[in-house]
Amino acid sequence: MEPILQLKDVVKRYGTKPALSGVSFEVGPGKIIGLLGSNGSGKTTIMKLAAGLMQPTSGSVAVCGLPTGKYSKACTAFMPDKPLTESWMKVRDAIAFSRDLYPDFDDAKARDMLSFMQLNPDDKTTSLSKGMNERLQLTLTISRNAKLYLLDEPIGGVDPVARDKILDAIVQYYNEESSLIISTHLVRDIERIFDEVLFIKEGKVALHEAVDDLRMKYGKGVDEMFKEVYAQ
Ligand SMILES: Nc1ncnc2c1ncn2[C@@H]1O[C@H](COP(=O)(O)OP(=O)(O)OP(=O)(O)O)[C@@H](O)[C@H]1O
Repeated sequence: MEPILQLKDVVKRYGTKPALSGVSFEVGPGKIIGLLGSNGSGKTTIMKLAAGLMQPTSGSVAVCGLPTGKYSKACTAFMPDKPLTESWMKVRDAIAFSRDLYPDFDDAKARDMLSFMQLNPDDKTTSLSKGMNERLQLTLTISRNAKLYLLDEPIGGVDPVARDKILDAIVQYYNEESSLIISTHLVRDIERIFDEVLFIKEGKVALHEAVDDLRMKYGKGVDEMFKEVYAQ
């Protein structure tokens, strides 16, 4: 089966500063991947490369078999770690903007998600709290019927009680034949939805395993394994 996302020997430098060195991995369809690592390890850089927002210094990045570019952007839904909405927008304007921009935007899904996320279409986006803004960005991203979903630190501002419900919504609403990559520091809170984990350490892949294999091979859960790898 063709991978949804494939990185081959990817090197990325910002000027002379190396961010990724020799990163290779594949993500198959129908998988939820936890992209984990300490500060500055290279997670956002991987997200931006996969989203086609920048190109690698060397190596290749492909989505659905094609190099990242116009086609891949059309089938990739990216939620960055900073809001994408403009200051004049109400929630309904942000929805309309995404609908106009993306042919795969699913209005019915957006309506369901808005109500699930307890977002009022008449609220100004500038009046939303950090957590409510994350709910809006998630709604905009997951309402697309994309092949690849990229969520960079999606629920850091959401209160712990709501986190579980929002995770359930992500799993319920994303397109199941596609792949979903979530970068996060909230390993313990989110690990239950991961099929696979990818640990990035100092710009390299330190571990890429199915969560079930992790338990079988090492007898450890994701959080425990994470602490072990990053303590070294
Ligand atoms: N625009 C940039 N210019 C120069 N260096 C950058 C730039 N963006 C990232 N870097 C550097 O690249 C490395 C990887 O950064 P990246 O943002 O990908 O890490 P991260 O794992 O997402 O970190 P965090 O968990 O803190 O968000 C870091 O050393 C960072 O300082």
